[in-house]
Amino acid sequence: MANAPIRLLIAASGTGGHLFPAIALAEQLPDYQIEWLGVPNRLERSLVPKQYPLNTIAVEGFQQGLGFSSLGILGKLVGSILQVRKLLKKGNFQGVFTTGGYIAGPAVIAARSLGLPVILHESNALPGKVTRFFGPWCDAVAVGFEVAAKYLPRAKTIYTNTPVRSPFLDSQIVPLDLPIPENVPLIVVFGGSQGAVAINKLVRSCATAWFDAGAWVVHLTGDNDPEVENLQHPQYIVLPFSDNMAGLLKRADLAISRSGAGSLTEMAVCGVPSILIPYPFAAEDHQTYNAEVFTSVGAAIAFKQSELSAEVLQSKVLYLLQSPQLADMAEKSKAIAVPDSAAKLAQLVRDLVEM
Ligand SMILES: CC(=O)N[C@H]1[C@@H](OP(=O)(O)OP(=O)(O)OC[C@H]2O[C@@H](n3ccc(=O)[nH]c3=O)[C@H](O)[C@@H]2O)O[C@H](CO)[C@@H](O)[C@@H]1O
Repeated sequence: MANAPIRLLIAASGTGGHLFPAIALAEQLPDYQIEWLGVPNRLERSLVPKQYPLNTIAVEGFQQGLGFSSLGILGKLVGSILQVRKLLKKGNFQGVFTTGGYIAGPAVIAARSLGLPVILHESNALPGKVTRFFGPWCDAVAVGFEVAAKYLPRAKTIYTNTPVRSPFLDSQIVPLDLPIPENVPLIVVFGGSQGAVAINKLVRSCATAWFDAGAWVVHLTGDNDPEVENLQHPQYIVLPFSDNMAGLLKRADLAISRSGAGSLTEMAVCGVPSILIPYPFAAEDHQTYNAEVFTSVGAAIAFKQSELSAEVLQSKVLYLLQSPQLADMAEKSKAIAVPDSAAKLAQLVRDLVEM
């Protein structure tokens, strides 16, 4: 009789940065039976059920200090641990994989209390608080950037880089359903999975000079920008979100972006040079740490949002478009990619769950 498939619970919730690496891992485990753990009202609701059964729990983060609302959250945490325990037992799961964030707390505690293996993947250069706290409880913490290990001295860390979804790894060009001529320079502007209104505003105020220099711009604005219609030009394509980031980044000559770990990893895999503007309000300024990994090897140029004017951005892009520095940055970006990250992470999961 053939062995029953391994059952794995993936706890990944919130934004693209937490969900896409987990989806990339799941793609590498086609022989596993995978179910998802998330919350009712985040991106997993629309992304996950197409492929995997989604189980939801109510869980939130603690704000500073312990007030009445924190006590309520603590109550929910205890409740969610019990829910996850029940799910793990009833579903006969053999292991848990998580990408950190609030969902990881109950998932790690519930799994450990049942003696199940837990693998956590942390994509940021400065690991999040949940990873720093729960990392030592996990059988392994896979890190997206080598530097992250130094913030996790008590965890069993292993460097795998961050997995990207399969279209990024296909050698074939993913066709772009956009009317962009073949030989024009393309700038892709995006602000993580949710868009960045501040970057949108800056780009709109300097893009005309880039069009005059022959460049085209694909601008992914997110859906919270009330001014998206303020710029219109034949060389300017504006979309709230793209489902074909692999196609776009493989075609891009330059990206202007936040420095979320997922975006950076994908830019490296596609060999895209970038201008990075870390999100200034990210927890513990972790996007600045991410950006440093890329600027320190010459793959990107970073600006603090508060110090970046439209004039500086405009002239930096014009300079790069006609400078050999752009090709050099592209090479350096490609050089730090780890295209087999998803396969490495999947092997780590197999080693620990099937032990
Ligand atoms: C504000 C904030 O705290 N953001 C965090 C969040 O980022 P967030 O989820 O915004 O960003 P990431 O840069 O990690 O990932 C963005 C993902 O969204 C995808 N995408 C984006 C735009 C689009 O139109 N289509 C599309 O598919 C990208 O291809 C990428 O896979 O989680 C990351 C991983 O923990 C962190 O590094 C980021 O700092």
